[in-house]
Amino acid sequence: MTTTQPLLTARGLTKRYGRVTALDNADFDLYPGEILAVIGDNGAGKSSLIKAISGAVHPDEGEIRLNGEVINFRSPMEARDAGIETVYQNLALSPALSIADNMFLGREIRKPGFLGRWFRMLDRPAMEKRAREKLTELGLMTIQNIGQAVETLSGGQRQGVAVARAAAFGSKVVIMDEPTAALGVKESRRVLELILDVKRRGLPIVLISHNMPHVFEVADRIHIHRLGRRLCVVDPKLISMSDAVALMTGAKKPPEEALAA
Ligand SMILES: Nc1ncnc2c1ncn2[C@@H]1O[C@H](COP(=O)(O)OP(=O)(O)OP(=O)(O)O)[C@@H](O)[C@H]1O
Repeated sequence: MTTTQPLLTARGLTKRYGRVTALDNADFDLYPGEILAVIGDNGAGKSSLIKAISGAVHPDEGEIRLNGEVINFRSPMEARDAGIETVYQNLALSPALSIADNMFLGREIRKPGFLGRWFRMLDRPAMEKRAREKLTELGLMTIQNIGQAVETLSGGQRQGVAVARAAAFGSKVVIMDEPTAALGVKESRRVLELILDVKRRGLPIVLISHNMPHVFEVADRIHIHRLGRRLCVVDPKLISMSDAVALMTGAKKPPEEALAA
């Protein structure tokens, strides 16, 4: 995997909020087809890193490249246009709209010119069908009524809709910020299965999570973020969960033998 070129890279990302330095010269590499977990203590800068990559915040310094080309997203929509789909911790769903509308909402925003054409091509039943297929894949079709408003769903079900949307539309990279945090055991399992399924379809995934068993179950490599920057990248097959946590918190120094390229 590491013999190929990374698909998405960041070098020297810095982001300051007043006196807080959320990102401090952070690096990042995502390789084709991998699941890269990003772990770190609260406030380590994981969300800031992902927001910089997905166009939600503008880094003060640093460079991001997709397929070797420097990118400068001015908004999450531009990142989505480039094929980077993100499921944010605080979900970007519209509560009053239906499940199917939410699944396609991002597309409307994404390409206004193109959208008209798209909506003429894809009639409502087709959109509902696709939304239904995605949710069935996630095992979420026990509930709905695809026309049901999202505000009537449980937190876990809403998360499922957001994950299904990202998986359905991400064409280059899918980023998930704590996708299982609000979910019960069964729903978490479905989301993990979906993550593996997205990987099987060849898409790389960035998974931010505090859930170590989930991280160790699905990740190919683990990016450990500490104090605003990448401390190291480790191979989950070569390190224990407790050692990964010790690295995160600064209790241990990165061991040479567990480092992933
Ligand atoms: N919009 C903002 N305004 C001010 N400070 C911010 C903002 N966003 C993040 N920060 C600060 O930047 C630092 C990094 O935050 P960030 O959310 O990136 O960390 P995190 O690793 O994702 O944390 P957590 O695991 O708790 O979600 C924190 O000290 C946070 O308070």
